[in-house]
Amino acid sequence: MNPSTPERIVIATRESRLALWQAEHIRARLLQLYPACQVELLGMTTRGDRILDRPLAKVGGKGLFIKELETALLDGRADIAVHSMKDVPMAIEPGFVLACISDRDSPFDAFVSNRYESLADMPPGTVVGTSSLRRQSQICARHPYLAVTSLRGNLDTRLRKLDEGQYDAIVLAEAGLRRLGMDERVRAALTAEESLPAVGQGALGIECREDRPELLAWLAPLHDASVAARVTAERAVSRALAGSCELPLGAYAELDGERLWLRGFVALPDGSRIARAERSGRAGDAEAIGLALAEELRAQGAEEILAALD
Ligand SMILES: NCc1[nH]cc(CCC(=O)O)c1CC(=O)O
Repeated sequence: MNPSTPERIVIATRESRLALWQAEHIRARLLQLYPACQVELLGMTTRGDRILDRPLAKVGGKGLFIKELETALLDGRADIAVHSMKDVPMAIEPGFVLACISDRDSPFDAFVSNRYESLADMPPGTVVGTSSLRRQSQICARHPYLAVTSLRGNLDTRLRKLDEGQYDAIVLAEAGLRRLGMDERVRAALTAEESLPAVGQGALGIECREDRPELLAWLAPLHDASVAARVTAERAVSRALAGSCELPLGAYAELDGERLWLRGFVALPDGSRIARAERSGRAGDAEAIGLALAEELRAQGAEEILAALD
């Protein structure tokens, strides 16, 4: 037996079509690296998948989607969990690590409608559905005459609700639509100016137990240092400001060679107040740039906004 290549890796995954796509994607990449390895998926339902009738912010936020997966890693039923980085809490549970931050598809939000070409095209009073306070706050700020309402459920559910006419348009992550081959649904990708993306949106992360050094070594080739620098800066903003609960907060980093440019905002859900800031620096200082940006947001009034949200 050659200990330097894996024989079997089990991936714990949620069972939504998007989660399964992401797990299959990592499975394919692992098979490319280790053709002799048996890579299996273990599908699981999480609390976040079961609670569909309330906004996520009200039921405990991001951790809801990963606790059951971590339990499977603890039990040894699975070796790794594949996550959308957007859904990974800012503090990883003790005993676990993000073994790598992998590919990033589109980080942007997408405008989807059967009736209108863009948000600007929508008449006053028409209804936009979105699942996040971040999207809601930005849409309300730019288009105060639209009716922005909550929209939960996996991608297929959200699109069905749109098609049934419960909403005139919806805004959701472009990456999810692209992964499921529904690019043609995207009427317009919203620019970072129109809708600053969520921390980590579009990027994949792989979690495992920290006491699995051989597994960490096997996963290392899937790490993408550029994506990781961007996501590290974005996550630092959220960690410095937010703690655990879901906030109307966005942070988005771009890389130009070694230069990292980070933008962020915190808002009230109705968009009536928004603190914005930007920072740039060396990619190697990603974490520090994120923390500095969070400080600047505080100086711009983020503190009062956060206090109002409590
Ligand atoms: N919150 C759910 C979720 N988690 C990851 C994605 C999309 C894919 C990604 O961001 O990687 C979505 C759907 C959405 O926000 O519309």
